[in-house]
Amino acid sequence: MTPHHSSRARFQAFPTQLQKEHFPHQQLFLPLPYIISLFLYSSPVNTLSLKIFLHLPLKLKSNLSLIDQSASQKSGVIVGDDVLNLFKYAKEHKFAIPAINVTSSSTVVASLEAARDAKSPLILQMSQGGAAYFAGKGVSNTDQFASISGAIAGANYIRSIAPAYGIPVVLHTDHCAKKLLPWLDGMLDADEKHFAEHGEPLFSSHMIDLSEEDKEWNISTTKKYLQRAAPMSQWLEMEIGITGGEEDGVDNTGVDNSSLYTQPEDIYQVYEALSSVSPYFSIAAAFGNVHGVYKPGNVKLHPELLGKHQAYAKEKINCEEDKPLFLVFHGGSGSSKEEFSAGISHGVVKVNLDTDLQYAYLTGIRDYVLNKKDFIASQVGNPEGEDKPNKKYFDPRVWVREGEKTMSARVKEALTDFNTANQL
Ligand SMILES: O=C(CO)COP(=O)(O)O
Ligand SMILES: O=C[C@H](O)COP(=O)(O)O
Ligand SMILES: [Zn+2]
Ligand SMILES: [Zn+2]
Repeated sequence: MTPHHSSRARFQAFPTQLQKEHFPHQQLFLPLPYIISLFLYSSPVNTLSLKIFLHLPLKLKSNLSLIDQSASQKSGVIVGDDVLNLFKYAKEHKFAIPAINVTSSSTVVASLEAARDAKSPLILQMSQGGAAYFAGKGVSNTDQFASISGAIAGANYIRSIAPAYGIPVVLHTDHCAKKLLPWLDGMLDADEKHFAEHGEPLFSSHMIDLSEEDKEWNISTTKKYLQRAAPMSQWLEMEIGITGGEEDGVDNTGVDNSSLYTQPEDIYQVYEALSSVSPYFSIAAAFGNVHGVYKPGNVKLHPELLGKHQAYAKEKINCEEDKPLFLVFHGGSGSSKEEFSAGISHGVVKVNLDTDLQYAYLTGIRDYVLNKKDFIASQVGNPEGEDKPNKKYFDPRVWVREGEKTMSARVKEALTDFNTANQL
């Protein structure tokens, strides 16, 4: 057995072991959370139908089989307990999974290639704007039509191609502020339809980001969405405290500095509200995070605050576990390896990376265009002869591929920095 195979075997074993250790009640009384959640469905956001209720026996069967899945079934999009167990495994083994913002099949395959080569799990996510881009910029986004259709198209594409790369992939959507909730509603409709047909949601997880709203409303509304996701064992990431910079087209560069650092009491309030519904959630707590890359010194990250949040939550919950929270690091671009490592040591299991990868994708194409400018100025004629055809230089499979290579190399760097490489 090669070292790779033995570590792979360890990874495959963890779901069953962790399931027994941490969620024995789910093995013995699996229907209980579903039945409880059904009683909790009094919220206006819930549109869960009797169809899902009737579908429960199938879901329970598929849930059990997920826990016992073999090596080959672990490749491709994972859902439910596999996601939970992957994050638990990451927390215990001190690594975080990069969440890459994808906008096209090209950026999807560039990311998958890196994760396959680095023997790593991966998270692929679409923002509301990225999802609309997947649909095509020419499609109207009235009532989130393009963002919903594009997210569904992207999800189906990722679901189809991810198994070819032989790694587990978490299929996620990014942010989603209050005004974009119809986008999330549309995707949840698609999840419930997929669940009714296949026993699992279309997406592994979503994010909801009501961090700019009143705290009580943020938490209570997020809880309602988790109540809708829970019967599908679907993960929900939420944000409390604000990520600076720009997201979903909203400029947060001028927000009050104190909102960039979440307080431990607020995080515990989130934990208390959400853990009463489901264990499938994570918190993007702000510790100075900013989207985008700016001049040095602009961002002051304090990942050590996350350690304080974990300690506060542990004391309040009175649990054995030192790090009861699953934390998410937004605005990964431009951060140092030390900042990542500090966050990961305090229970960060997911790091969002976008801007650095946008730039990395560009550099391959930019350099190609600059180096080959005399071969792409016209269809025919280059320095080797005025009649020479240039088709092999301007074929998008050649120059777009150059962007994929540089993006892939940057994803690999992140996999090393987050200690994700060789975890499979
Ligand atoms: O947080 C992010 C996406 O939600 C990505 O942030 P960066 O663009 O700063 O990497
Ligand atoms: O929110 C941050 C991500 O980088 C997504 O950005 P976007 O809204 O420009 O797609
Ligand atoms: Zn936000
Ligand atoms: Zn973000």
